[in-house]
Amino acid sequence: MSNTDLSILNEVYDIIYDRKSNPIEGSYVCSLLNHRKGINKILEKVGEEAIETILAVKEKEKDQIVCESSDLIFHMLVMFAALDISLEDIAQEMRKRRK
Ligand SMILES: N=c1c2ncn([C@@H]3O[C@H](COP(=O)(O)OP(=O)(O)OP(=O)(O)O)[C@@H](O)[C@H]3O)c2ncn1[C@@H]1O[C@H](COP(=O)(O)O)[C@@H](O)[C@H]1O
Repeated sequence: MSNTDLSILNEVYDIIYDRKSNPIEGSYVCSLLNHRKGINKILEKVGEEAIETILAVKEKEKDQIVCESSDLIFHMLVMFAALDISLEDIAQEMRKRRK
């Protein structure tokens, strides 16, 4: 369990980050990064997915919790990329807190 390979997070983050400089027609990530509402659209999605995750937990539906949590994490990755925050920034902060 503790040795779970989380490289998919890096892979998806790299794809998202690449969309900033190499926009692709029909890309959902580009539609968020270039939205007329700016960062507010991404924040709306993060808030929406956080609420959907909470509701799934309340329903005690494991598959739904995993699905909504994946949506939440994905939208957080988009938020980090939009703000030029790397996963290394997050990892460093987590390492500092480790007891
Ligand atoms: N991991 C994801 C991922 N998870 C969820 N989603 C999208 O996030 C959206 C979830 O929002 P909702 O459930 O609210 O669905 P919605 O009603 O369509 O959304 P809105 O109209 O409210 O914006 C859906 O459109 C999903 O398709 C994702 N879209 C993309 N990725 C990854 O991002 C990469 C780049 O995607 P594109 O930029 O689209 O090529 C892909 O290769 C994937 O690896």
